[in-house]
Amino acid sequence: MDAPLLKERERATFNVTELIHLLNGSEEETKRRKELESWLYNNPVFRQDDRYQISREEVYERGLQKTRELVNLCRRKNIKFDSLDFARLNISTLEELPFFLHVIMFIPTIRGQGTEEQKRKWLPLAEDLKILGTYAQTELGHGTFLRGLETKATYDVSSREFIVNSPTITSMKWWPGGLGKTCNYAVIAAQLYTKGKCYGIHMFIVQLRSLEDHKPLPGVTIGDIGNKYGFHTVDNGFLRLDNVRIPYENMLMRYAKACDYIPPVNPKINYGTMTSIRVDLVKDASVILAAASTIAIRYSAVRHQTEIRPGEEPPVLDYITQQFKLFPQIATAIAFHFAGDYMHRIYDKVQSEIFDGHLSAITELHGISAGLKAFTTDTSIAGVEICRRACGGHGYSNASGFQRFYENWLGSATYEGENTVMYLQAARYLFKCYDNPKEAPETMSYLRYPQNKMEWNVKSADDVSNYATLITAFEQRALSKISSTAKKLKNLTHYGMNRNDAWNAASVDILHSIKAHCHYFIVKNYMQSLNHLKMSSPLRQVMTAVALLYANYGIDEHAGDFLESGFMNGKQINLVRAKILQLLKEIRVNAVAIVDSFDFDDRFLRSALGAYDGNVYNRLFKWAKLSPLNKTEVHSSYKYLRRILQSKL
Ligand SMILES: CCCCCCCCCCCCCC(=O)SCCNC(=O)CCNC(=O)[C@H](O)C(C)(C)COP(=O)(O)OP(=O)(O)OC[C@H]1O[C@@H](n2cnc3c(N)ncnc32)[C@H](O)[C@@H]1OP(=O)(O)O
Ligand SMILES: Cc1cc2nc3c(=O)[nH]c(=O)nc-3n(C[C@H](O)[C@H](O)[C@H](O)COP(=O)(O)OP(=O)(O)OC[C@H]3O[C@@H](n4cnc5c(N)ncnc54)[C@H](O)[C@@H]3O)c2cc1C
Repeated sequence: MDAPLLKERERATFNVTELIHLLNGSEEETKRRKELESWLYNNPVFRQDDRYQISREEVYERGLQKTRELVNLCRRKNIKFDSLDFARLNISTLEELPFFLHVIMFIPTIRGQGTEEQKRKWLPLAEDLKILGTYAQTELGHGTFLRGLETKATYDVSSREFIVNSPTITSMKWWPGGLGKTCNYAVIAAQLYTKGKCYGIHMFIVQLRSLEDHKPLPGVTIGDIGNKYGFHTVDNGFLRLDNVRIPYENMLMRYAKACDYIPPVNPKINYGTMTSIRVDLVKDASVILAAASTIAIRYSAVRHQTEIRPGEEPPVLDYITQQFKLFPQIATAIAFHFAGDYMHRIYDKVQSEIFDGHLSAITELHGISAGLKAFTTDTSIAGVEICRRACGGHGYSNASGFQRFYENWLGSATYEGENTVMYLQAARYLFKCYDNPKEAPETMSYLRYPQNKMEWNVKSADDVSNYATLITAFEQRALSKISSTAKKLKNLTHYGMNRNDAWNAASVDILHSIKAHCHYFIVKNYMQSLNHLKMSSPLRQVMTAVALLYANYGIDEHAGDFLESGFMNGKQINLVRAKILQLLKEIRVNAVAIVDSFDFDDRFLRSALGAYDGNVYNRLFKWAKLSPLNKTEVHSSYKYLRRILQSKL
């Protein structure tokens, strides 16, 4: 163990194990998680140290080998795909496996939208991996605008079949994970046509490849869409269907019937699978940012550079600017941890209502999950990059471990709903509740009260250590944005603009409003979660400092909003800034211990900079020696170099 990290750990003022259990939910949960991880990481197939020295094909092949090992493990330990245990295992693999769409979208879509009979037929095949499916919705020409999807499923009454067809090049399915080479089935989103009429998007189970030799079936053109920023193990694919016939029973009909069409009670019920992933992505944002913070904080405690006082080369973690970069990332990761818990609670509640046939809550769930998905993924993507840059040159090396997190996580601003679109969807719900405050759910209850102008009665730095005053600050900021935007929308329509054009004209203000609302929700949920949790006073002191940093940093970051709302003045903003510096100092002694509480296995981080023992330089050198260029002392391409060296200019 490198001395600096040892010293850091000895200085901690709280019990790391207590925080590990608090973040995991309990000591039993911690134990179970570590047991699952050990099964995974002790398997050599999950080796990753040559991850960046092999080709895309080898990476994909490795992905299938890992899938095989993971599936065998689940079978040996009787771990079901819809279990919490599997979700933990999936996170530990960073869901980089070619078959993860099968588990997170194909199976859940059948489970959520199939009739009892369809579930009896398809779920055993899918859960036993007799078939491997993906979720094929996005097309070359449309990903966001689902009502614009062009794939057609035309009901042929005479044969009781659907004819599924990609009528144009833009109707080709494009992006679905595992579609290119792995899956032999897909749930296809297609416009249902029956008796000459279009009834909108419905989901259809379509076989794509033979179960004998995996060759594409007649009428199926299929393949990989090529290299991307990340998810190199995943064969995101393209698919063109040329009048492929499927049985009537292959349309998922829990909520709608095709022949003598019966529509779903709420047409958006077909969008349910996407909502479930958006809910997961909120907690995933916390995991990714916590991992990046762990790497950056540990490295910053080991990396000594330049001088504060002559003759003393301190760890870069002693620089206030380094603390100002990194400690808010720790705080954000914890804030999103609690937001993820909240989202899962709400999701489970709405799911049980839906299974009882009450579909009204799906709009609220959509409104909240769309906003938090966008807010937490946007913020965590930026946070990972801040952590990487805080590690200087070695942060830029693949040995740092950042690239794997960053390259996979970048996509979260796009997949499962492009973030701007998600913000606007959430805003649509927010402004509806603003116009009808009585219908506002708990997360928007502040809309119910008259918007009386308030002043922030903050006179000293101590006042910005009070959860209630901070929550009020974020509430007033959101209210100020929402009410001024609502007024703008009203004026635009008052002077003759139709509602849609007015919405587009005001969409930048609308974006600011929904982001302010999400920020308020995250702060409030974070502080209320801490108030409800039992913990020792040393730990509560640390967690309070981190939560106060999250809120005060948020005010400083958006000072203009808080001033514009008239709720705060310049003097108070300076109090907030003074508080931030005081909190950085307070957190400094525990920074390494807090990231230790995220409890990442080195084999998950795969980082020469963030390993638990802090043995950075030997790990970097060992990793560099793996470079394929170092297989020989003189590289075979020397012949070109020699000509260059011998040529005359
Ligand atoms: C650590 C791990 C790291 C790795 C991470 C691994 C994970 C990786 C995963 C990668 C895998 C990636 C996999 C993938 O990427 S799968 C593909 C993901 N694709 C999308 O998300 C498409 C996004 N687009 C849409 O959802 C729709 O087109 C929208 C919503 C934009 C408009 O739609 P539309 O034009 O039809 O509607 P509208 O605007 O006329 O009217 C809106 C009305 O509809 C209601 N509404 C809308 N939506 C929902 C809903 N869902 N539940 C309930 N209600 C909903 C809404 O409240 C409103 O109600 P009201 O106001 O009228 O009352
Ligand atoms: C890694 C990855 C994995 C994926 N996996 C799958 C999968 O398994 N299955 C699947 O079906 N799909 C998948 N997708 C596709 C993904 O869901 C879509 O790319 C996503 O929904 C965005 O749609 P789009 O590409 O059409 O973007 P667009 O909507 O074309 O976005 C382009 C720009 O237009 C803007 N824009 C669009 N509409 C509006 C609007 N109404 N108001 C304001 N601005 C707007 C957006 O903000 C954005 O800036 C995946 C994508 C990625 C990157």
